Amino acid sequence: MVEEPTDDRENAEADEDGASAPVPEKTQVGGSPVYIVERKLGKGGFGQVYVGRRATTSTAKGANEHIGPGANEIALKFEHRSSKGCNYGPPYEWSVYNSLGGILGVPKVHFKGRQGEWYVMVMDLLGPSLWDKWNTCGQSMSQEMVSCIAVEALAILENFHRQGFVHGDIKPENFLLGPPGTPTEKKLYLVDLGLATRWRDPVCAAHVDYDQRPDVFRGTVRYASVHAHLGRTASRRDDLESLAYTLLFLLKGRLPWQGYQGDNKGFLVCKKKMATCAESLCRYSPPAYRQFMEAVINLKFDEEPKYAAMAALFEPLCGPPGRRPISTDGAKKVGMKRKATDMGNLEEDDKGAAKKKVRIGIPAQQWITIYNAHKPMKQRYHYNVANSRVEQHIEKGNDDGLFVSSVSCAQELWALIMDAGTGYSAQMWNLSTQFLPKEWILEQWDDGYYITSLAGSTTGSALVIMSKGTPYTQQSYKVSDSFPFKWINKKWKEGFYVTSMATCATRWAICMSRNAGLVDQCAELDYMYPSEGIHRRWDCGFRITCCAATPDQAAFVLSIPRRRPGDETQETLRTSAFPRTHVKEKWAKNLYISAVAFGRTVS
Ligand SMILES: Nc1ncnc2c1ncn2[C@@H]1O[C@H](COP(=O)(O)OP(=O)(O)OP(=O)(O)O)[C@@H](O)[C@H]1O
Repeated sequence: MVEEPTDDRENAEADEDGASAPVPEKTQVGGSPVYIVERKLGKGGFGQVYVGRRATTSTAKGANEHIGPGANEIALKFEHRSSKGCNYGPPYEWSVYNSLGGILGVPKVHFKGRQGEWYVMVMDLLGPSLWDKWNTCGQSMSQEMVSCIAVEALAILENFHRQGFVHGDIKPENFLLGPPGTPTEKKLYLVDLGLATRWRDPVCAAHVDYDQRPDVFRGTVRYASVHAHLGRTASRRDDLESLAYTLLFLLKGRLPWQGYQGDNKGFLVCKKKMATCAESLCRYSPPAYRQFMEAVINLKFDEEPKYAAMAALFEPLCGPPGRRPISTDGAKKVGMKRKATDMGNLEEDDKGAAKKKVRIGIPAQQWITIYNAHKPMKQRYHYNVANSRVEQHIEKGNDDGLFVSSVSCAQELWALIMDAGTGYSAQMWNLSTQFLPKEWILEQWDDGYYITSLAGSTTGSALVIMSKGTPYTQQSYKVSDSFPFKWINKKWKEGFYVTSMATCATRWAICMSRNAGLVDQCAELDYMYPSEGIHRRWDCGFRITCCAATPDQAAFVLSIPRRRPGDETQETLRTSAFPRTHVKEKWAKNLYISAVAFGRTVS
């Protein structure tokens, strides 16, 4: 059976016109010789690649070489000028090749230019991809060969990253070997630089800033890193995670997240990646694969990977030098010292401070409570509250001068936080079997009340709190099957900010308000507690203002208030039971619950 290469690359739809227009029969661009366009080598989301043969066979020096500008056979990459990648002129990939073409493992581009409707790039002709090799070898690859690929690919990526770029689409189809029957037939190359981005500023050499935009996905679903699925800014760790999946695919012939279809394929694949521990992913393979996988998923956003130590894991599995199925000479050139002692570094915990992140494969739900510094105030909490008891607690609180400041739900029982610090003058609440009770909300809006807290139960009921005395001037809410980042982003542009959110089983309800007293806002979404993202946001002055979680994902909205409080202390707690004793300890330190949620925090 011949399997089609992965066709699930996003952000790379073939353009209708470009895909159907025939490429020219001959081409000559940017001072190149004339080439006759021969057989098609491949087609991707952006371009089509053909063999080009010199129209007049050269006898000049270098003509018999299979690589270099004088070669008789070269590869021609055509991109139609109406294709998505050419909206602003020549393909973006050209600029990346300008910086990287010819470095270790990256083919050299010899000429480029526009011919009629086509942008044409003339580059070294290479041979089959690793995907082709895997497919023609009975959809399998020897462990020796995969280990050589690991060693060489790590050298290529180290060098690639050294130039300040992340590749962004590491997969078997993008690693090519040299042409069969030539001296480079065992040499590994990395192609397709169309999704490459900079991880380092070319001028000041600073690492790019961290961000997460959960609606942005670039890459190939099967091999993408979890961070890429979640729309985090690409950094070196993402290429290495994709390399780990590439190696395991070649070795095992299958990855556990293959076969998902439909609109939420990306979500399901990412969920499965998070739920698959390195142990089970690498079962029956040499320990090097599990060690590599674990090292990779523990990399921080701006951490420099220990390429040499990673390669050293695979080196003993490559077979004797000189008889290796894939050349590992590149690795030598990059100057990797493959000392066994290097391996210890991988195990080392980052200065002992950060705890190792392990995908244990067992999802767990927890209480998430957020505490803010506040001058001493009365705060009260109720948890395990059945529907019939909600009224009693709220009324008693109101009588004592308290209003509801946050609500949540776990196992069909509500949690209510009430305090004297809300600034509200009146409050209404509604317990409904609708998620959310639209008619009731509309009526309260008419009376000048705004939504201030929301919670949903797994069976579909909602607890909505609406208050008077808020600064809000307008509100809008959305209920959605997935975290509606696109909608949030649109509303941000209209001056709305997220002011409350809730989940009901796997559905989300987000409420956004105008005049929320904030100057900036961002969101962190993950299949577990996104500690790294939250810490990075805290460092930039953001504080968590809302949180909600489903059994799959946790979302945090972080904001910068217009008027900064004197004490910006914020702490978060995750506990399997409602943190009743912890809350009292926090109160003693003048820290009060500002948000509460129950849901997925561990995977
Ligand atoms: N220099 C080359 N020599 C031989 N074959 C090549 C060369 N460059 C690309 N190919 C073949 O053409 C295919 C498509 O090329 P490439 O990945 O660069 O195009 P793309 O349109 O950017 O694809 P994608 O959608 O994967 O990004 C490759 O998978 C490979 O099989």
